[in-house]
Amino acid sequence: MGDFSSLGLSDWLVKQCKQLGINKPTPVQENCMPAILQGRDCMGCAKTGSGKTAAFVLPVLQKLSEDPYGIFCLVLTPTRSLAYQIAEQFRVLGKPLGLKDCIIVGGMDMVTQALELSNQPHVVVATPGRLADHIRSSNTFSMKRIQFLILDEADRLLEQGCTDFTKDLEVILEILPAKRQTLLFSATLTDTLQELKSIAMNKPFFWESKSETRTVEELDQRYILTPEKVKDAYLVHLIQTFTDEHDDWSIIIFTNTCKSCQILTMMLREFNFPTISLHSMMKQKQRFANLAKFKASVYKILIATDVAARGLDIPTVQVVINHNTPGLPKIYIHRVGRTARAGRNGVSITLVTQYDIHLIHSIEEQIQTKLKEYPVVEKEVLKILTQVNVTRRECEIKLESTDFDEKREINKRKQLILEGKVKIIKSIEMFLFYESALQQCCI
Ligand SMILES: Nc1ncnc2c1ncn2[C@@H]1O[C@H](COP(=O)(O)OP(=O)(O)OP(=O)(O)O)[C@@H](O)[C@H]1O
Repeated sequence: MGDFSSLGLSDWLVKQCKQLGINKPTPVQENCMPAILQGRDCMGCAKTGSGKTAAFVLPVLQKLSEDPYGIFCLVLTPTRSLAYQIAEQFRVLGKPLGLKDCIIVGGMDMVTQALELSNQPHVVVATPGRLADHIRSSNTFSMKRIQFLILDEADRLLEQGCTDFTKDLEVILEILPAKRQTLLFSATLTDTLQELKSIAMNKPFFWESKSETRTVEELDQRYILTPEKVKDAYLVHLIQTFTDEHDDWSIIIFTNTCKSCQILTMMLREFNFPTISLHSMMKQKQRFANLAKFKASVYKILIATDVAARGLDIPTVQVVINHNTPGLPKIYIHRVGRTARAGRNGVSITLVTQYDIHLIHSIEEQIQTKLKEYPVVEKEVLKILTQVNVTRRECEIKLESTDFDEKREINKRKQLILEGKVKIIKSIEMFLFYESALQQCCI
């Protein structure tokens, strides 16, 4: 394996990498960076935690330092927290350049974002929905000269899941120059390869890590077979065991709905576990605050929906627990990839009910690895079963007495209104934008 200089990176960037403990390129970096530096489109498919972000951030910074202007690079990513994480990497590695970046995600003030965009930042990191909103409503910025378009978690951006980005992507692609470099990265590119190739038009350089398995060797992948009604008792038992055995541990627990996320958080708190949650019904500021507290180990347990399944890089996470078996192998790969990153060890434990066995089979087939049973002393679990189930029921009743379901309905209605009356809202926002810009001029 060569070093960063031999891949064509300038001394100042090699020095920046060293300061962050990035000394030797990972395979995805070693293979993709020279192609990107040569000006080629690139599609990189490598396992979770293998350094894909730096594989595109470093060449972009090098090219930007040769000819700095804004807006030079646009990065699209499916989740808001991921946008912040990527912008942070640009900021840290690009510090000597005085890099100006701008984050455009939903849930944050639209007027402030519009002002930032009009200030011509070098790099814009965005979620597609909010960026498309800005494009539809404003002509105060141009992306006609961008040199790089990057789709991180590219397969997610192109699939038609519960959040469908394809319409927003169309709006965005329309204002970008045809002559640009397009870079696509993910741990699971292969399912959407054809759609992706049509976005990266210039005979993209394609690199995929050659490995039989699709998850990293350092990850110990386990399962526990449990009846649905005993699931929570297993969860509490597992966490108690980890708490007893480790001092500096962090756990992410994935579950399938916002409500389940909320109930599990309340329940684990009743057992005095330092738990915090992350799901899409929370206000954006709350999501950031919770994530920051988890990263700083103020809370050791994060309960999340799949909004946290992709890309999040939190080195202290040693354990991932799947409270529900993911319906798709791809989701499993990203969820368990929140641990065992950058060569570290990690454990994943999936709670499997009698209804999920076929899902486990298709996961095993895709990742080419057999999950091993996680040993548990069943007697210990049964001892706490009644207490756990009663606590859960109490939490459910408590949640029902709040406006949680009502908020969910309001959120749904808000979404419908936004979709139907988007033009009116945009006009109001533009008015506010001009007013605020005028005020800034006067001060
Ligand atoms: N060459 C390197 N040497 C050591 N650590 C590195 C190197 N490159 C990146 N890292 C670190 O590895 C960690 C994981 O990198 P990154 O988040 O880019 O992974 P990823 O491949 O994008 O994963 P995912 O598919 O989950 O998004 C980060 O903390 C990053 O700083």
